[in-house]
Amino acid sequence: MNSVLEVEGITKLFRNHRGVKDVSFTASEGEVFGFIGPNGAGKTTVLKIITGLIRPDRGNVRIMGHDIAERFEQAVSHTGCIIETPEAYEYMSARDNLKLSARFYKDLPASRIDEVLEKVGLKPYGHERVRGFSLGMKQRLGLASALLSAPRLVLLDEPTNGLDIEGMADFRSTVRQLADQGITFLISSHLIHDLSLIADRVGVMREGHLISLGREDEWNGAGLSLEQYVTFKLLESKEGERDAQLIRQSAE
Ligand SMILES: Nc1ncnc2c1ncn2[C@@H]1O[C@H](COP(=O)(O)OP(=O)(O)OP(=O)(O)O)[C@@H](O)[C@H]1O
Repeated sequence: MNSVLEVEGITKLFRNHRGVKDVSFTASEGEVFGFIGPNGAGKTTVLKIITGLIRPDRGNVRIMGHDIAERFEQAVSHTGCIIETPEAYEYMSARDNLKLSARFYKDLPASRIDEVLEKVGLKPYGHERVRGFSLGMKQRLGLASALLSAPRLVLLDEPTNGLDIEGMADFRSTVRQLADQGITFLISSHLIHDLSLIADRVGVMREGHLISLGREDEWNGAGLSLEQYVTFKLLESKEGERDAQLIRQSAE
């Protein structure tokens, strides 16, 4: 399968020496890649580096083969994202909000607004003001906006936070349909159960390191829930670190 995203050894250390360290992974066409880990593990920083919001100290990111440091415009032209909660003008309709966002893109056909509304299941509500929308509908409007440029890769940071069970299920099914059409998703989330219902592969982050990359059949095949699998990987990594420390101490 074709790699849409290639992340190679990215490192970004902030002044407090926190950040992300030597993170590498790839994501293929139509794959839903979940990112999980405790608070401060580095998930958002990785997403921000991929969108070019943060420049890494080291490492490369390629989107559809374009290196973001060398061919930024080409790389980001294939990317859509919701990194913070998407803001929409509440007094305007969904359609007018999208028209406003569409001004950022060159040569976008007018028909694209209808297409993205259709893709996220908001077409019947396009003329309604956002003020009356549920949180789930607002989140889907954010996704519609991220889809305007027909991206091959969509990055979502905590997309189902605050949604009720129905809103989460609707959002997941929208993402799944889009992934089946070939769009690659990178989703950072705290909500392990929600992620387990959608991700094909999960990367576990801890203290800036990507400590594990697992495929859905790895935890399902072992009879584990994703929560058990992630807990196991986090414990394994902590124990490994403790063992390494003991070896270092005994060598001193
Ligand atoms: N602009 C910044 N300046 C200094 N430190 C930062 C900055 N951004 C992130 N960090 C630090 O880098 C680490 C990783 O943060 P990041 O936000 O990527 O984690 P996260 O896994 O997304 O956490 P959360 O799940 O809480 O959103 C944290 O320790 C954080 O304090």
